[in-house]
Amino acid sequence: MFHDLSPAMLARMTELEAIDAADRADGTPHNQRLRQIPPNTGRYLAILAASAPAGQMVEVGTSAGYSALWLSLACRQRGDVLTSIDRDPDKLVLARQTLDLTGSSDVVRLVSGDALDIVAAMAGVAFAFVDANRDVLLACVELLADRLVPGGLVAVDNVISHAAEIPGVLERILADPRFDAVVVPIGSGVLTARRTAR
Ligand SMILES: C[S@@+](CC[C@H](N)C(=O)[O-])C[C@H]1O[C@@H](n2cnc3c(N)ncnc32)[C@H](O)[C@@H]1O
Repeated sequence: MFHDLSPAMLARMTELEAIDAADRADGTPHNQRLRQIPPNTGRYLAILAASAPAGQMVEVGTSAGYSALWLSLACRQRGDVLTSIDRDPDKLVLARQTLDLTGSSDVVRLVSGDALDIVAAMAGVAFAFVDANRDVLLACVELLADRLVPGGLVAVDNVISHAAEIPGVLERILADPRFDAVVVPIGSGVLTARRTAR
C-alpha cells in the first residue's frame, strides 16, 4: 500500500498537511480547521482497514479527505469502496477536490449528512474510523457495535489528546463485552476495538 502512493497523492497529502499546520498556528476557528490525523495514524489505520474482515468500510468525519486518502489505499487493495461521512458542505468540497486530484473517486464515496443518521442505516460494517465531534463519539460507537460483522474493527481518534472531553466513554467501551479494545498511543491516541462474537 505505502509503496503505491502516487505522486498526486503525495502532493495532495503534503498540501493538506501544510494547510492543517498553518490552521493550527494562525488562529483559524476550530470548526474551519481541517483537524487531520497525523501521517503515522494514517498508516496505522490503513493497515487496520486492510486487515479487517469482509464488509463495508466507513469513515465518520471526512474533513478535506486526508484520512480518507490513507484508507483508500486499503480499499483499493481490497476492492472495496470507503463511505466517508461529513455534515460540513465546505469540507466536502475540499474532499471532492482531494479525490479528483488524486484519482481516488472510485474508491471513496462522500456522503453528506449527520453521522448518526447515516450509520444507523448501515449494516455489515467491517471497518469504521470515527473522527467526528466528541459529542457523537459514544453514540456512534454504540450504533456501530450492532452493525459490525464479527471481527469487525472500529478505530476512534483523539482518545488520549481529548480524554477530558469524553469522561467515562473510554472506560465504557473498554468494559463492553461486544468489543476487545485497547488504546493505542499513536498520534492523538486511537481506541482500537474488535467486535467479539457476542
Ligand atoms: C477531526 S475532523 C476529521 C478529520 C479527518 N478524519 C482527517 O483526518 O482528515 C472532524 C470532521 O467531522 C465532521 N463532523 C463532526 N460531527 C459530525 C457529525 N455528527 N456528523 C457528520 N460529520 C461530523 C466535521 O465537520 C469535521 O469535518
